[in-house]
Amino acid sequence: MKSAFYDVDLEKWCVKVENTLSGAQEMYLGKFLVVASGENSVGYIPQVRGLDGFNGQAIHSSKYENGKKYGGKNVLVVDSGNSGMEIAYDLSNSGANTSIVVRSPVHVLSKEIVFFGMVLLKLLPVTIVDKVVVGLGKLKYGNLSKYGIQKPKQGPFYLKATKGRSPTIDVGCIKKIKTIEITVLPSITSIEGNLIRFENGIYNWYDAIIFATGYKSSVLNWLKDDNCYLTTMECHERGSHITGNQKMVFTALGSQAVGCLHMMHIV
Ligand SMILES: NC(=O)C1=CN([C@@H]2O[C@H](COP(=O)(O)OP(=O)(O)OC[C@H]3O[C@@H](n4cnc5c(N)ncnc54)[C@H](OP(=O)(O)O)[C@@H]3O)[C@@H](O)[C@H]2O)C=CC1
Ligand SMILES: O=C(O)C(=O)Cc1c[nH]c2ccccc12
Repeated sequence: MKSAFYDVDLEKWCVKVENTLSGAQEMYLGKFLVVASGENSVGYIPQVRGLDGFNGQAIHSSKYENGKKYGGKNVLVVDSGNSGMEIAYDLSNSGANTSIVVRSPVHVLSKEIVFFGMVLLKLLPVTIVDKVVVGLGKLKYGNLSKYGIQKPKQGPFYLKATKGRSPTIDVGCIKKIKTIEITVLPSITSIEGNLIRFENGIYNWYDAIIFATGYKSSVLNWLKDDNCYLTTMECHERGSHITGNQKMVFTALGSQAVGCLHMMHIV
């Protein structure tokens, strides 16, 4: 499938495809379009001032294989989601001199605490479960703010349910942060050659940057939305959603309209 768009005059969806056997371009028209291909995403690397001129290796976390080639190197991991914390831990175990950017508040929990929280969720409301798991997290890890890791105001399960944001499930990175084997840094302000500057004024020399900065939906790469049916929609909660013009119904399994679009049709 190459692209899909809604033709307002025909009142039909037009789907352009390429026949992979013959190579011919074909067009299909239909009143309804159901997307059942799952949602594909592409690795997201933010635009950082000077990144183009970085003299080392800069890759997205999805391209990271293991820490072997980073032994003895200065490596910066951006940021503190699950990919970032796991990769930082792996790099440090491989002998890399590892730093991690932590830009926003993040809940840090163990997999046992998350499991316990999931069991509790069957019995108790999310507000109570969040209080219990945050308390258990504090017992296990202590106050991490002195290490540069702040806690979000809202609870971990509330954030997971409403924003799709996962708590970071610690695999050993926190212990290394506490023993200063891994250095925590705030956001990058600029890159000059191999020198990276941070918001707190600190600057260091790095051989490599691993951007564990998440993924962006690739839906809009093929879904042509010239009429902005999608992009003008407000983010909505899980479930069906009818747009203002009553022409399009979204059944989004995720919590963000465009980012987590799974199925839609014209009514
Ligand atoms: N073991 C497991 O269960 C694992 C699960 N996963 C899951 O896979 C999914 C994807 O995870 P992941 O790849 O970590 O991506 P995430 O989207 O979860 O995390 C991306 C991180 O990058 C930060 N970020 C985004 N943009 C920037 C920027 N411009 N500058 C600095 N930081 C930025 C985000 O912070 P901010 O909040 O500030 O935007 C966030 O901390 C998640 O659901 C995760 O939980 C991943 C790995 C292992
Ligand atoms: O896949 C993810 O996003 C995870 O980090 C694991 C996960 C799935 N569902 C959850 C609910 C609460 C905390 C973590 C997870």
